[in-house]
Amino acid sequence: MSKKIIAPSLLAANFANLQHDIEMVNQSEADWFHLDIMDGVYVPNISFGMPVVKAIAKYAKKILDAHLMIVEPDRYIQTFADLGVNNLTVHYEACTHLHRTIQAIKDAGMKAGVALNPHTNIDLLEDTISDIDIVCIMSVNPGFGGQSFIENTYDKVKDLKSLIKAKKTKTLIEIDGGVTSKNAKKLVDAGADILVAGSFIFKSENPPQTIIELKNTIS
Ligand SMILES: O=C(CO)[C@@H](O)[C@H](O)COP(=O)(O)O
Ligand SMILES: [Co+2]
Repeated sequence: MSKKIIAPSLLAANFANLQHDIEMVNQSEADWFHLDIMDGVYVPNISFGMPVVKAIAKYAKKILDAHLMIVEPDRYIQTFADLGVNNLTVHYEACTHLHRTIQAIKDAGMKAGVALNPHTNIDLLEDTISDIDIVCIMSVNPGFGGQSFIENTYDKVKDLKSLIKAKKTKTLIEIDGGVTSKNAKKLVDAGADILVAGSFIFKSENPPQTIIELKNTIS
């Protein structure tokens, strides 16, 4: 079985001492940094933008996995590449010309990710899955950390895994929202490769230990 990836979401970190939490992730067993960019239009919340991503990139020593919850993401693809982002995920629902957007992300030297809202069916990716590096299945409605996991996600992961197998692609499956040590194993068993976790890690008493707990649950 290939190595599973844990991606702590800095949305749940202490913004008044971000460097401390970045160093915690650097030193931990976690694999990636997950950065949630929200514009207050695509989702009803504003998180952080370019100056903060730049500051994070300066200290982070692991893969930067940026999740854009913004309208017209094409406008900022080159900017995120210049900031050192490795994986750039856009929302299916926010892209008028998804295929073009995916190509633009790859042309800028990043891995291309596509996120699906809970209401968006996996079948809609049938014509683009071969071009996508990462599909991010939202297991909550995007916009906020700390929400409850939507149980229907397991079936979506299985559907996506079947599509990936049928199309013989190497696309990775990422799950984002409400991930804990209670649902992690079931998600990996269903086919998930990457687990994003915000509140479960950063609101715990001992975040590095919680990361180890998550890793042990899925290995
Ligand atoms: O993209 C999002 C929310 O829109 C996520 O990345 C959250 O930040 C995950 O937080 P938790 O649900 O794990 O608290
Ligand atoms: Co996210």
